[in-house]
Amino acid sequence: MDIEVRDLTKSYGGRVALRPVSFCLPQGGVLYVMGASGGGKTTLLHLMMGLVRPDGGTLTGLSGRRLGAVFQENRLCEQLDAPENVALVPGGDRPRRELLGHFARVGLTEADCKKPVSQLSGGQKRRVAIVRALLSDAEVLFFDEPFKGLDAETRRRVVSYTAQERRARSMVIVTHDGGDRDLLPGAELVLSGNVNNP
Ligand SMILES: Nc1ncnc2c1ncn2[C@@H]1O[C@H](COP(=O)(O)OP(=O)(O)OP(=O)(O)O)[C@@H](O)[C@H]1O
Repeated sequence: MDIEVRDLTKSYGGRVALRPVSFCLPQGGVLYVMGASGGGKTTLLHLMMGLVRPDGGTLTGLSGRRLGAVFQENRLCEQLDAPENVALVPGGDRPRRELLGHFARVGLTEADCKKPVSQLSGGQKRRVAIVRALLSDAEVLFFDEPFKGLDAETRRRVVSYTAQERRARSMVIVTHDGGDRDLLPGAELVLSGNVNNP
């Protein structure tokens, strides 16, 4: 199903977080959301996910659909290990051996997978969040600066893993500098800066 956004807008306490924005994301398409810091990229993602209520505008094609996300702050269960984090989401409850195979593809060893996530590095946690989103049964995926902070070689592996495991699902990717656009062919939406904080 296509996703259509018309004149979606959001302010916090009279300060504009997202200027009116409109676009159509065709079924199976990829949209890169770009723009300066504070331009409303994360706000747009949260509005599309139904986590924040818009002040105006309409959203169609998302209601009742299964959504998956890589949040800026990962939102992992820190006391659980990587496979246990994946097993918690619908679609992720697979044999541990299979999950270890997925983690190996993004450079996480069996030893890494035995540790509680709280003991992993920032880049390792990021990869757990990415694998969890991709193995979920979500129909639409929202990734907020997913590859930030990964070294070049790891990034290449994770990008290739993402391209393989997306399985033609619609995807919205926030990218600060447009640097992730080599991931998959997709449309671009550039949000202009905050009107109150130019
Ligand atoms: N919950 C909130 N309460 C008040 N203001 C908010 C809230 N969330 C976002 N804002 C403000 O809305 C504006 C847009 O924020 P948002 O996080 O969407 O920008 P962004 O483009 O994702 O920025 P960055 O690239 O720095 O992550 C900012 O001025 C921010 O301070």
